[in-house]
Order: sequence, then C-alpha cells, then structure tokens
Amino acid sequence: MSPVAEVRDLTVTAGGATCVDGVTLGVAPGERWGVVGPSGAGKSLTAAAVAGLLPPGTTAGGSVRVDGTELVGVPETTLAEVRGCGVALVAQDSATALHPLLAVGRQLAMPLRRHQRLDRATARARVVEALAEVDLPAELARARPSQLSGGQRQRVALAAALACRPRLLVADEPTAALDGPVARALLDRLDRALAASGTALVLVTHDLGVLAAVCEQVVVLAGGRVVEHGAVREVLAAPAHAVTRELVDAARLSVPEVRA
Ligand SMILES: Nc1ncnc2c1ncn2[C@@H]1O[C@H](COP(=O)(O)OP(=O)(O)OP(=O)(O)O)[C@@H](O)[C@H]1O
Repeated sequence: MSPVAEVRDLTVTAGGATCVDGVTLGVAPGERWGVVGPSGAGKSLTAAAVAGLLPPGTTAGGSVRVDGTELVGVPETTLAEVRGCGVALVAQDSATALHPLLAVGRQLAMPLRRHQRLDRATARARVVEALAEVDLPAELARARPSQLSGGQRQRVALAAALACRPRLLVADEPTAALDGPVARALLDRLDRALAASGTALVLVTHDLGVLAAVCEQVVVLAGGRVVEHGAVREVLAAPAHAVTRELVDAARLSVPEVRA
C-alpha cells in the first residue's frame, strides 16, 4: 500500500537558521509514529510541515507528500485542499482556536460542508458521529466552547480534526494543557478513534509514557536532524543515541509499559 505521508530530506529555515535539517520519514496507512527529542529539536516544525501548516516566516525545502500530493513549495490553495481531508492537525492550543461563542456543531459542520460538500443533514449526522467518537453526547453540538471544560474543548478539537476522516492526523502535544486523568482520557479516545477509522498518526510528545502507550514507531530528533528511529519498543529498550538515552533515563520508563 502506498504511504500516507512521505517526508524526504525536509528542511525548514527561519530567520536564516536551519531549524529542521534533512528529515526523512515514511508513514504507512494506519501507522502511528511518535516524534520525540529535546526542546528546540524541530519536532513542532516537522509536524507543522507534514500538516501543511508551517508558520509565516519559515521556508520549507525537500519534499512532503501526503496521499501523493506535494506540500512543499505549492500554493496555499493546494495546502488547503489537503488539509481539508487528507491531513488534520490537533495541537496543544487547538481548543483555543475554536470560536468561543459559535455552537460546536456549526464549527464542526463548516469544513465538512466546504471540503466534502456534504449537505446540511449529512454534515449534521457526521458531526454527531464525530462527537460520539470522542465520547461527547449529540446535545453538545448546541453548546458553545465557552460553556465547556478545558478537557471537553480539547475533545471537541479532536472531533473537529477527525470529522473529515483524514488519512493522517498530526497531533502536536495534544494533551500538554490538560491535567493527568483528563489527558489520559483524551489519549484513550484518540487511540480508539484512530483504531476505528484506520487514520495514521504523527504524534509529537515530550512524554515517553504517552509515546509508548500510543505509538509503534518513533523518530528521535536533535538539532533538527533524525538521530534515531525504529520500533518504540526496541528504541526505548536499547537506545542507540546519547540523546535518546538521556530521554529514556529522564523518563525512567519501564519496558512493560511499551505498546506491543
Ligand atoms: N516561527 C518560527 N520562527 C522562527 N524560528 C522558529 C519558529 N518556530 C520554531 N523556531 C525555531 O526552530 C527551532 C525548532 O523549533 P520547534 O518548535 O520545532 O522545536 P520543538 O522540538 O518542537 O521544541 P519544544 O519541545 O520546545 O516545543 C527552535 O530553535 C525554534 O526557536
């Protein structure tokens, strides 16, 4: 099967500095990759490039293909099409991107109608389904984000990302703003929603426990470069690079926690 995402020799420069330097990565359908590394390693910029959402002031080189469509050096219109349904992003602050006063259902339905050209009734049904996938009741479609808890808002952001049934979800520290039990509950929903839809995942996390619980493959970045990659279980059990060893030592992760 052709890969969902193919990243080849990706570079991202900002203000004359090379922040991502030659990253290569292939994501197969349904596969779950974690991206870890110290602060400033280039994890977020790599994730943003894969999602076609690099911030202004940055320039990408190399190649990022999602579902066969090139994202580097293409017009915003092409990126917008791919973001519609090929790839979706959920970030630490995704919940804050929701309009606080606009009903949840309307916000989730808008991209479905625009990108998938669903009629009103079909979009509404899909919104209810997307909310159910993250364990939120249909009535919540009528609520405004300002009426919800932080955890509920982040679940809505996750439902919004998954509503179009993207082939790839890019999640950049999606639980960083949530406390322990709420974060675990969100990851549990993410896990189940991905399993149900067969959506592949690229997950940026600083938490090796989260990595081990959610992902099968990992890429370790340092200084914008890939220093190690492979199966999570193997990399965490026997880290080959000093940076990975430091991360593992810091997390004091026990091997039985690692996802099979
Ligand atoms: N919009 C931007 N403009 C200029 N430089 C940036 C921008 N975004 C990131 N950088 C720089 O690029 C480098 C990599 O940043 P990035 O956010 O990808 O790292 P990270 O591994 O996600 O770090 P953290 O774990 O701290 O979030 C850093 O040196 C950062 O200062």
